[in-house]
Amino acid sequence: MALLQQLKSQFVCQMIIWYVFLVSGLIINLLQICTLPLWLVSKQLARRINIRLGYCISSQMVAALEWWSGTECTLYTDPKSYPLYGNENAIVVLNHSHEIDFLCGWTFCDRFGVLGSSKVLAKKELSYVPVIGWMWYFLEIVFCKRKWEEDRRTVAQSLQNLRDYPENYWFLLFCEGTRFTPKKHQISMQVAESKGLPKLKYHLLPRTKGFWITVQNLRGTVAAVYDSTLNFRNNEAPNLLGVLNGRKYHADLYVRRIPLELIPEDEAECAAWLHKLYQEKDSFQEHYTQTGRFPGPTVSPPQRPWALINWLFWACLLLYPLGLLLAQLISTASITTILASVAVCSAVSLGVRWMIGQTEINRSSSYGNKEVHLNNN
Ligand SMILES: CC/C=C\C/C=C\C/C=C\C/C=C\C/C=C\C/C=C\CCC(=O)SCCNC(=O)CCNC(=O)[C@H](O)C(C)(C)COP(=O)(O)OP(=O)(O)OC[C@H]1O[C@@H](n2cnc3c(N)ncnc32)[C@H](O)[C@@H]1OP(=O)(O)O
Ligand SMILES: CCCCCCCC/C=C\CCCCCCCC(=O)OC[C@@H](O)COP(=O)(O)O
Repeated sequence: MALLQQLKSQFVCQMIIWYVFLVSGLIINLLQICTLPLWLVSKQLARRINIRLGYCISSQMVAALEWWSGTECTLYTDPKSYPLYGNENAIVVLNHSHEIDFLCGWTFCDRFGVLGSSKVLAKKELSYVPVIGWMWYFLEIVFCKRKWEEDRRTVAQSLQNLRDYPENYWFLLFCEGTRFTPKKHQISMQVAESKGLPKLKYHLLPRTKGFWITVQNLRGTVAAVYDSTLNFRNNEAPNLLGVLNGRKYHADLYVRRIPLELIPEDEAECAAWLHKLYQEKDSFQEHYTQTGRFPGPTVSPPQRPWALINWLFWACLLLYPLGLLLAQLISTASITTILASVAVCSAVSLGVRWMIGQTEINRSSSYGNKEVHLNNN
């Protein structure tokens, strides 16, 4: 077991995972571009094809979490709501304090059959990330600049486009708007105080505009809000490098299904509702800290084999040509080819490092980090 663990962290294993991910990802991005003319002829067919192409990319990361690192995911939820998961459109509200929270979200999406079609309100910067960001254009992910004056029109328009989406999806909202850091927490609690809102211990003060505009624009097509609170056992702070090194984590996700009709239509009332929701989420986190579990019964939604099958397919397809290329390079090794290979590998490693950096909290943006001028009225 220890030997296997050591093998997983070897450079060559990491290289293979990255090679398969990047090359298959770029091929899939290219195939997505090829679907562009189809959007003019049959938009719904183009969407269905892109859902499957997108699955081929995102499921590789799910495979890394589930099959490579062996991370376990436990769901705490009401058994009456369970059969509805994956069978209706929903808005998911999730806390944002872990580097792989999005990946655990994807794992649950996969288990409920909505991975290819799931959406998120994502910061614009992520659209430039090769493979994943480029894939997202074709999946109609909603991007925001986190500047309300600009976002209010573009976000509403992108949400309207989702109203006739042909397959069930979950729309993920990190209402905190940025990842939790002690400094951002301190500043957001100053804002809470100035607004007369109770302080939160485990969350940043939620930004309410994105939630309101999402509920307003998806009302009638989305059945519920899934209030989701994620935590990891043993106070672990998991990260992507840990996953790729084969480290096992245990995620606990507490989900409450709230019918959309219960959410107020008026903007101020909707904002107040969201603030109250975050106060409840804070109490669930307190419960978790005290007891090591969330309230209510647990269930482990079954793992599906498709993410692994997809990865094995791409690995078989791409490792053979890599072997041929390496053999050719070694046999015809000239100083120029060696230097060119070193240059290409260095550039790719820098790119990979930058991609991993996107998931790291210590490289988080400065959004929510600046002291704000507060009106105490
Ligand atoms: C059964 C299983 C269930 C669930 C499974 C779980 C999950 C799976 C689901 C789906 C998975 C799908 C995909 C996942 C894949 C990848 C995801 C990857 C990452 C993407 C994540 C991101 O990019 S997060 C960042 C972008 N998103 C957001 O920001 C969303 C939240 N933000 C908003 O809603 C904002 O309002 C906004 C972006 C729309 C606009 O922002 P802006 O800053 O311009 O305006 P604000 O209104 O927010 O700010 C002004 C008001 O805020 C007050 N203020 C000022 N400073 C602060 C502060 N520090 N904290 C809080 N509030 C502050 C200020 O006073 C203003 O107040 P007003 O009273 O005027 O409103
Ligand atoms: C087979 C597996 C191969 C694994 C290789 C995976 C490589 C993936 C590399 C990059 C993934 C890009 C998607 C990252 C999504 C990050 C989500 C995220 O957490 O964004 C932060 C955003 O909310 C808030 O940003 P700030 O805190 O304000 O800054």
